[in-house]
Amino acid sequence: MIEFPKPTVEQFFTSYNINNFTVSPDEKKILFSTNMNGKVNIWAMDAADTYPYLFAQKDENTNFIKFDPKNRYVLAGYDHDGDENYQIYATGPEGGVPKPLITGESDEKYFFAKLSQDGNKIYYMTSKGNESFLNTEVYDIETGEKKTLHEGERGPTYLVDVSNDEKHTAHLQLLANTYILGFIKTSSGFEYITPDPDKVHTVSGLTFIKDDEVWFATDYESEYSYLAKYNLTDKAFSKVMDFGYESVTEVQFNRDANMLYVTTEKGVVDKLYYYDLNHDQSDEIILPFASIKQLSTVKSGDLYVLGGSATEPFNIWRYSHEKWNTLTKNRVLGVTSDDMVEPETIRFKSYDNLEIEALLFRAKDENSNGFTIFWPHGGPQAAERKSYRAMFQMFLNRGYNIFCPNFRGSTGYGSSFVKLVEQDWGHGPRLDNVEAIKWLYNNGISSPEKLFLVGGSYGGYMALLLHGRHPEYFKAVVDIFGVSNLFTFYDSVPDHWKPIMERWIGDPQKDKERFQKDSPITYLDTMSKPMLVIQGAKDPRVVKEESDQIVEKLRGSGREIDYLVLDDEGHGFSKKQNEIKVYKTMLEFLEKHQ
Ligand SMILES: CC(=O)N[C@@H](C)C(=O)N[C@@H](C)C(=O)N[C@@H](C)C(=O)O
Repeated sequence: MIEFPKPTVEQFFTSYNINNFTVSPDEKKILFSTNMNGKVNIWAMDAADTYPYLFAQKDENTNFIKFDPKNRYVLAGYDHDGDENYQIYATGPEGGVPKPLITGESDEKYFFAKLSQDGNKIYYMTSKGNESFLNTEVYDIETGEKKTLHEGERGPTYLVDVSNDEKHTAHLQLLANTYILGFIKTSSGFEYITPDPDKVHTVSGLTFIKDDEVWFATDYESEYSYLAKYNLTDKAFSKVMDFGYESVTEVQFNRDANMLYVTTEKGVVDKLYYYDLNHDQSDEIILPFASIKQLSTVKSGDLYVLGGSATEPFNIWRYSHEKWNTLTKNRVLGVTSDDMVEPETIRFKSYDNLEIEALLFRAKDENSNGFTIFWPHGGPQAAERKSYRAMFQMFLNRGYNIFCPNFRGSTGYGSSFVKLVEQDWGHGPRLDNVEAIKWLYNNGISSPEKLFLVGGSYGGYMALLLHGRHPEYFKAVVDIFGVSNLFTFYDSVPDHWKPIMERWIGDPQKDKERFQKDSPITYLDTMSKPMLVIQGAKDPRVVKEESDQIVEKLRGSGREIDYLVLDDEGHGFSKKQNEIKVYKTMLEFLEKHQ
């Protein structure tokens, strides 16, 4: 019998990101954005033969793709090297080189919102003239004319839907990640859709079901987001349905089928439901994957979903006649999900008895090297979930266990839990991470000589803070674009985050002492372990200055710090060569410090 070698670590570099997709109005073509040829571009698959081909080339990240309902053009939003200044470009129906359509100065943002039913009007938000709160404009494709529809105020404001008769528009106004109001603009003014806009709550998934009625998800006076509606004629808000301990994250309406699709999150997994408006009836649609990145409904009633799980990269799936089929085959070279590691979900009690959920990936016995990577996730109002990370499966293949606690502030555990990180970035969440480390030690999974600390963004901040305050727990540390100084971070975030900052982290003057106490840079003297810092030069969220200052200061005091800067990346690594460079550098660093 021929014996084949075990998968190598390089094989784990061969899956690709599928970021988003769109389906043509006749459902004959699917376009998706992927780094399949090394850089992010739009690829197409024709339903008839499903062979993927390059559709639009710009070698840049996209934040959306959209077909004109009459198939005259395709729109996409591109940034430049990860700077997140997305602007709107168009290509013809057969693709090509995208042409600027709604664009401006390189530091301006143009976020796509919606197309009119006939595809003649493009609704979008722009930072031009209103950097912090954004303005909503509409572009007429026939005349090329632009008109301002709404000037955002108090917080960044996003148009999310337009009624069928185009008389009303629905908007979200972000005052914090946990305080998002929904309102409808009418000819006579605007109306909030929840009873008391002064109460802190969120609205999402806002969609017009009728010209005078919107349905949406909200956690108004509740721990978990539920499905609700607001009627403009009756001025009535009401709950339609709740999903127990699951929070509604997205609501999609299929006008042709008069059907709603609702996604919910519960801890580390997503769920999907339909709600039949004709019969007032709802049920779960069982998913063949654990997490949903994007959901689209089409005229035929079929569903298209970008779904993945811990052991399967994100793929586009179609749900038709109660059956799921995967349309793309994004997989790791020669590796099946059986060769990968499915995480265990564990729970432990934190220092104040709060229950924390965590994912534990145990390297297979035949691969295990006895070391564990401790991974605090980014966000922080996000969570580590059962979705594919090539980096995790690569480390597992090399023998590392990985432990990911969903510390206080994570999403998926109710509204109070997610608020616990607000104005407390460095105390409660840090102590949850400390308890998580103790859990690893107490359960014989790791020890200070066998534990590495790796985190990105807020996770990088937590890695730096834990390094400074608890260096005795770790062998070495990797910080990927982590916040090192709350004062400079506060000043350097994108303009449209500024209205959110006070509720999120606090005020640098009023909370000066806490900012000092919770800034990793305060603990330089105790950052004694070997450290690798990785940063994208164009990162607009955690700017390069955050990494530069900690590296400079530590090097200045004689510490040896490895520093990898990627000149053409932002808050993430989208280009294949860069991703491989990052993974290899991390692997070599951890191996050197075992
Ligand atoms: C709605 C929104 O964009 N809010 C931002 C303030 C936000 O929460 N951004 C996070 C997703 C984010 O990018 N956080 C960084 C620090 C990270 O940890 O990734």
